[in-house]
Amino acid sequence: MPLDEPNDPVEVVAAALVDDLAEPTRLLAARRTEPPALAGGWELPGGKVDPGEEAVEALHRELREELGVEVAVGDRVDGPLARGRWPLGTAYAMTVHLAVVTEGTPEPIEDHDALRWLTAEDLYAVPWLPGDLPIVDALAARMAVPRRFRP
Ligand SMILES: Nc1nc2c([nH]c(=O)n2[C@H]2C[C@H](O)[C@@H](COP(=O)(O)OP(=O)(O)OP(=O)(O)O)O2)c(=O)[nH]1
Repeated sequence: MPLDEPNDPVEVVAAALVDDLAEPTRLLAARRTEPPALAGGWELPGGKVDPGEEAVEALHRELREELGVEVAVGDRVDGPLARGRWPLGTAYAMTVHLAVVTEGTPEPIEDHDALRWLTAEDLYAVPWLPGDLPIVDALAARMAVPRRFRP
């Protein structure tokens, strides 16, 4: 049994939107506007999975609503909970998938007031929500350093 499984958590799904699924060099971070306790914190776009909805289906819906984009969904970025989910405090469990935009340009339409494409070098330049930091660490390990910076 995976450790730290919250009791009957709220299921959340989010996208690690990147420029390239195989060799990501940029990650999209979004600044929350709500609720006041989380406003100003940066996160991966996504949201709660509705009852009866599959996580990937919810991800497409959330990205359409929040950013106005269609995406292709890639690998799940596995966390320590069952089914690769990540704990967010004690009440939420979040599934994270890599994804790339296939239609549209991300805009902060709903729930966010700023977006930033972060490179490996400035991945920690924004104040991520605390629960996202271990996820960002896992993503940092996947992000290719541009060739000019390789030894
Ligand atoms: N989407 C998202 N939520 C996150 C992240 N990190 C984190 O702690 N959270 C928290 C914030 C919220 O308490 C919860 C997700 O709820 P949400 O507010 O995004 O869900 P939603 O879009 O469906 O919104 P609503 O039903 O409350 O209107 O998870 C993250 O990276 N992405």
